[in-house]
Amino acid sequence: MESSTSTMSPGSSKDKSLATNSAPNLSAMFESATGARLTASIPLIWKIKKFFNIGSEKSHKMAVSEVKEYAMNIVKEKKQKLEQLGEKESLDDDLLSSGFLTWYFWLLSQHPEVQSNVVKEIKEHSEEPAYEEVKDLVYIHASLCECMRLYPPVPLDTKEALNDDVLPGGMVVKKGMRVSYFPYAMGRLESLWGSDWAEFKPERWLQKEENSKSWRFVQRDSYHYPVFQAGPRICLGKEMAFLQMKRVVAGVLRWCQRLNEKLWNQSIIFPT
Ligand code: HEM
Repeated sequence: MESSTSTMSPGSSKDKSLATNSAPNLSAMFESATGARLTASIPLIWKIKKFFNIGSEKSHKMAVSEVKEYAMNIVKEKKQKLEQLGEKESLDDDLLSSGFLTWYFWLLSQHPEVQSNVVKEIKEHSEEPAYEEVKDLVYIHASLCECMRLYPPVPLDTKEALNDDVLPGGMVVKKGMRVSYFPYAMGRLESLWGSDWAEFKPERWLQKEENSKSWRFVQRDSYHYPVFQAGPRICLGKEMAFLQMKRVVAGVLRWCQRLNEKLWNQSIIFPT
């Protein structure tokens, strides 16, 4: 994403088309849009502030509408481009995968050894890998899973009980109660991932085949890794998401590699 030194405070009337070309204050607005509710411990307080549109709820509302407008401009622009090309495509779920890829490329920039394994795997496959070939990109698959463990695109999810119920662990849930699960915290639990839970290690998802010495992906229980939810309401687009993400990763890194070879004739350099 291109960055800019220009500023646009929430609610400013600066040229709205700017939003599609640059990301002024976006991270600050995003932080404000997501942070307030996650850290609010007493719902009654933010509900009152929301009702009167005051304090943190007022700035929260402005930040949400700025982020929404920024995202909608990108979606609108992309839809227009697709229409011009005569293509029809849904973009809604793509936003989850594309937002997450920012974390992925950042993590690659911090871990050159993972980056070179990813590039090596890309080079071993054709430029436009077909479906079967994309499935073969096991190291990239593992690195994506590892990145989503640390930075899940849906970090917190809440459900409301339609009726009285009892959870498998014995906890009683009354009708109307809200129950949350927290993939962000679960991905960082030592009891689930070991003492090296803080490390970005795609290898924890891989096993070396005895004979061929190639990598094999080891699936984790989705109740331990509920990044796509688990059970009957698991994400229906999971496979599609991996397919898209792997193709984007391969495309972007090939492009960077070519660019770097042309400019400096050396391996990929990411800005840090
Ligand atoms: C990295 C990308 C993605 C992640 C992390 C993700 C995660 C999730 C999660 C956590 C849920 C459960 C939401 C809830 O019940 O509250 C969900 C549901 C769903 N997702 Fe995804 N998703 C991703 C991409 C996609 C894509 C690309 C598609 C479509 C092609 C898709 C289609 C769906 C559908 C249809 C459901 C509803 C399933 C149901 O309720 O039975 N997702 N996803």
